[in-house]
Amino acid sequence: MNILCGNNNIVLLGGNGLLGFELNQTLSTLHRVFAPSRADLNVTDFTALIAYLEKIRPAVIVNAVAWTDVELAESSSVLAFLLNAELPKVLALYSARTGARVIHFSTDYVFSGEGQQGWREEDITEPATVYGKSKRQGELYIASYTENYLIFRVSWLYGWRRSNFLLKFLSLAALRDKLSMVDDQIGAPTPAWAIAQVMPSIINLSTERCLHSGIYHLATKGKTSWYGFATEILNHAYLMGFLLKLQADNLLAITSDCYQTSAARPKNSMFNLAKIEHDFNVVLPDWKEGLALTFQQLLADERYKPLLEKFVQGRLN
Ligand SMILES: NC(=O)C1=CN([C@@H]2O[C@H](COP(=O)(O)OP(=O)(O)OC[C@H]3O[C@@H](n4cnc5c(N)ncnc54)[C@H](OP(=O)(O)O)[C@@H]3O)[C@@H](O)[C@H]2O)C=CC1
Ligand SMILES: Cc1cn([C@H]2C[C@H](O)[C@@H](COP(=O)(O)OP(=O)(O)O[C@H]3O[C@@H](C)C(=O)[C@@H](O)[C@H]3O)O2)c(=O)[nH]c1=O
Repeated sequence: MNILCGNNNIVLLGGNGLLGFELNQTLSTLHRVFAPSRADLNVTDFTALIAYLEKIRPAVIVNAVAWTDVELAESSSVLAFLLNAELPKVLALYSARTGARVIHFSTDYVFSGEGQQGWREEDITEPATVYGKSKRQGELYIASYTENYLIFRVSWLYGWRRSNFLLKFLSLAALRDKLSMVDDQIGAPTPAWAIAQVMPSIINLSTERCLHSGIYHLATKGKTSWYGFATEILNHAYLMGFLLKLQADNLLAITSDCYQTSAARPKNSMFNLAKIEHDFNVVLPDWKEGLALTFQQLLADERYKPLLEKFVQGRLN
């Protein structure tokens, strides 16, 4: 179905990333998706990027490129800002010139993490890390340079590809018989596939309802800590027969000050989801259900068979 006024072309940047890969699957069902790999197009070569966009003339640019290594960003701020702020700026300027819509992703790490309430879109941002600051700058550039954008702040993404908490934790649990996990940072772990699943209808609806621009919070329902998330991952892993050194009793809940990091993560990463529910009628599952479905995918999806075999044979390192 072509809902983009005759031009069905979408350029997806970062199509091999954790989220981008899933977006490529769902968007390709409705649109003609051009997803250049890094080898095809280094997006920090802005001249090459613009030339690529001029060639495809997309109705929509979906930007899933980012610098996502929160720790390393502290010592690589130039690169983090290049990808997370300057790239969105270039895309926004292109959008203003051509009318292409920019769909961009941001993060819970733009907030200070204070308080107990779910963050609303209009709440004051106060990022504490280079990653969070660079992502906020990207949001600001987009909002100031184009009138045709949607920014989705998502949180605690995970999946069976790339570097993310689910795979990181399982690899550690396979190797170590004792682990400490912070229990005072609260958020909503969100499978990348769940974000990708709702994007086609959001893009369609935003066009139909002329919802041209805005920031939206998008995550699973409910809340937990990293410790709570890890505990639930362990439950599923045991049920599926993963060979792990870590026994549940030896997963220890700790406070953030006992876990030294270069970048201080927010304590409260909860989103208020009322705006996206109202404007797009979008509700993601509860985080526990999202995790259960993700484990089911591991069993059901042929592509993950080698990974599943590694888990049950304890070859995770
Ligand atoms: N991961 C998370 O927990 C969260 C992520 N987000 C946001 O969601 C979005 C997607 O993140 P996520 O999927 O985790 O990101 P990933 O780190 O998994 O993927 C980033 C993508 O960017 C590509 N990329 C990086 N540099 C370049 C370059 N110079 N030229 C071309 N491509 C490049 C990578 O290419 P290659 O495949 O070649 O490496 C990769 O495909 C980001 O905006 C992020 O800030 C928000 C909250 C949580
Ligand atoms: C691996 C590990 C982490 N932790 C803590 C450190 C940190 O506070 C928390 C999460 O750790 P990670 O480094 O995996 O997560 P982190 O990279 O900070 O995850 C973030 O990524 C960026 C891209 C986002 O936008 C965020 O929404 C969020 O998903 O868990 C432990 O306490 N014990 C452990 O063994």
